[in-house]
Order: sequence, then structure tokens, then C-alpha cells
Amino acid sequence: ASTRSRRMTAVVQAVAQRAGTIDVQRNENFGKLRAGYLFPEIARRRTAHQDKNPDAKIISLGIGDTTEPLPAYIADAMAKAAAGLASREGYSGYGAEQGQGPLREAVARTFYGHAGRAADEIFISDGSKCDIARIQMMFGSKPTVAVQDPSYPVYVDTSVMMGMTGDHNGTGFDGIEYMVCNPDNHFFPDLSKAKRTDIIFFCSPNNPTGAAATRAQLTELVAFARKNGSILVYDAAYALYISNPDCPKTIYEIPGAEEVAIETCSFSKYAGFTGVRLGWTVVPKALKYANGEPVHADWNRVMTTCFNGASNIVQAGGLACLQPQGLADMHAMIKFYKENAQILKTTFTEMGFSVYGGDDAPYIWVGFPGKPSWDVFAEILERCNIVTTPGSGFGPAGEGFVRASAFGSRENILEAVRRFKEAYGKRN
Ligand SMILES: Cc1ncc(COP(=O)(O)O)c(CN[C@@H](CCC[C@H](N)C(=O)O)C(=O)O)c1O
Repeated sequence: ASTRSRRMTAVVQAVAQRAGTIDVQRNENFGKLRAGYLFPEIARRRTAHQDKNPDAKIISLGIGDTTEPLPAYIADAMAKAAAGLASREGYSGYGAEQGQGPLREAVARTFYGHAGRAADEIFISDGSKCDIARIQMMFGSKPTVAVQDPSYPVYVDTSVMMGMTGDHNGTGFDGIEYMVCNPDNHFFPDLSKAKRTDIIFFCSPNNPTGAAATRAQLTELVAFARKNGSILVYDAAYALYISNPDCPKTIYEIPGAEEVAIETCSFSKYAGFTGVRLGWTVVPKALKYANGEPVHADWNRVMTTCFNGASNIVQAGGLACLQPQGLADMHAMIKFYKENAQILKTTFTEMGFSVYGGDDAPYIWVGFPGKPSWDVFAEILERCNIVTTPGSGFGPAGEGFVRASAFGSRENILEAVRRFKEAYGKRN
């Protein structure tokens, strides 16, 4: 009897085990991706360092995550909207997937009034990282892709996931056109050497270098896209940080851009909405595929099929951001972070480092020539208890640099520069 019951148990376990083994093949594109996505890896290493050094007071100049509390005027608007949901007259359910009309109007008026974009070309979302993934979904696996090198890793990683690239060749992914941006070309790619691709991702002010493209450079970029029949996906997540009057805050300041460019943007770094989640993407009606079909119609289809609209509470916050008081609050917050960036930039410059960015962006880009950037990351973490972001995480041309973000309390920024001076002192 006991043998029989043991045999029965073994059979039951075998069946159970078999049932748990599925026959679905993994999406082979995910196998092409290298290590984990950059920012969770930074967070993992920070946690490991903290576990090893429980008393260390770690300062983060790494992940570009805002730290200042929301302006009360903006937070109150969301609190009021949330409280309103408890009443019959204040309650609302599913909203328009494209975003609430007044918010679309306000975004069009505030950011594109001078650049000719209409409210029905503005699609409100839960953030521009999310929109980048949805834009890629709209494009499918066939288009070829160019990116600035270095740039925000989502452009490349989502291209890999979509099957738009080959394998990683040790330096980068086959099939991606890496347009190098470095001190030699003032962080604007040499377009005369860039291969034609269907899609060009371009971020200005650039994350991570902090370089903002000039009107002349963007005019060249739009002409390049028009000549090649490419679609430009322009990421303007830091546009309000631009001080240089010669650097446009939207690609649509460039004549003809409405026929080649999608623009994505976000309230994340403007209002401290990184956790609140609110962004937008502009798809002009004049943007057409090769067969004449409007991209706008497909984007609308993606947003109505794959997205149920940004939160009604958060959209109330977004609307508050665009009222005179909210705008003033956002500009004050941006000014605060830019002052942090200048403190960091001045310190590294005085210590003899080659430092870039920081004037039109909340990022500074610090040269550590000849040193692998992950080693520099580890060394700074070890010696200063400061988290940065290794340049190679943004692309092959990021090697030899680290990025420092200016999102921190003033106290932390001042403590960080004290530690850097102590650890790296005066250099030749
Ligand atoms: C050029 C650019 N475009 C879009 C975004 C994200 O905008 P979103 O907040 O989705 O509206 C970002 C945010 N980048 C930061 C946050 C990174 C870490 C976050 N977990 C993430 O993966 O986005 C960084 O580089 O430190 C950006 O730089």
C-alpha cells in the first residue's frame, strides 16, 4: 500500500510539474537586451552599497528624479479633484483617452501657441517614457532607428524590444545608427556622416549631456529628416530648462517640422510630477506615412485602444500647472534645480574636470577620460557616498563620462560638492 501511494504521489507531482511547463517561446528580442534597464541597476547598486555601509548618508546625483515637494497650488488642485470624486457632481469615470479638452487646449496654448500646434494634435498621457513605448508600438518592427549617442536609454531598449535591431555587437546594437555627440562636435551629430533611417530619436536639451540644440542645428536636423523622408521623434522633456534664446523649446519652431516630427514632453521635471505621472505627445495632422496615411489617426488608434487616459485627478493638477500661479511655481522649481546644476558645474570646473551641460538642463556631464564609467561610478560611490550615472549606460559614446543630476535639496548638493572636493581635490 505504501509503495502504491508513493507511486501515486510521484505521478501526481509529475503531472503537476508538467502542467506548470508552458510551451510558449520567449520573444527573442528580449534576449538581445543586455543587463537590466539602466536605472533599476543604479538603484540596486545604491542599495547594495547602503547595505554594506549602513551608516553611510548616501546622496543621489543619479536617477533624474525630482525631490522638491509639489507647489501647494498644484497639489491643492489635485486634492480638490480627488475630494470631488466623492460627490455625484464631482465624480467622473473614464475620460477621453486623448486627454481632457481644457488640458489639451492649455498645453497647446502654453507651449505651442507660437509654433502652430492645435489642441487636437496634443495627446495627454501618463508620461513621456510611456508614450515612447507606445510610439514604438505604432511603428512596429520594420523601421530603422537612429539615436543620439549618448541618449536616454529608452529609445534603444524599446527599439530592441520591438525587433527593430539586430544583436548587441559588444559596442551597440546592430541596425541602430548611433549618431555620436561629444565635445568635438559640440554634442550635435555630424549629419553628413549619419546613415538614413526611418526614425530619428532626438532629445534636446539632451539627456545625459545637457546640450541644447540651437535653431540652426534643429533647422539642419529637420532638413535632414525631410531629405531622408524620416520621422523625427523629438523628446523635449527638459525644454523649459533652456535659457539660451537661440535654442528652441519645441521642434515646431522650425518651419516644416510639422511634416516630419512627433514631439513628446512631460510635467515630470517641470512640476515634480515624476511620481504623479503626466505627459503629452504632439502628433501634427500634417505628418503622413509614405502611403499618405496620417500618423495622427494611428496614434489616436493606439491611445484609444491601449490607454484609458491619464488620471482625472492628475489632469486637474496639470491644468493647475498651466494657470499663471502654476506656471510661476514651475519656473521657480526649474530655477532652483538649475542653480543646483550651476553649483555642481562650477565645482567640477574649479577642480579641473572637463564639464558640460548644466546651463540649459538639470544634468552635468563630467569627463573622466580613459576610465570605464562604471568604475568611476563605483569609485565615486565608494569614496563619496554619492550616486551618479555612468555615461556608458546612455550609449557607447558615453564611455569616459559620468552624469550628475541636479535634482536634490540644496543642502545635499552643497554636501555633495564638499565631498567631491575632499575626495578629488584640486586637479592638474
Ligand atoms: C529625455 C527623457 N524623456 C523622458 C523621461 C521620462 O519622462 P516621464 O517621467 O515618463 O514623463 C526622462 C526621464 N529620465 C530620468 C529618469 C530615469 C528614471 C525613470 N524611471 C525612467 O526610466 O524614466 C533620468 O534620465 O534620470 C528623460 O530623461
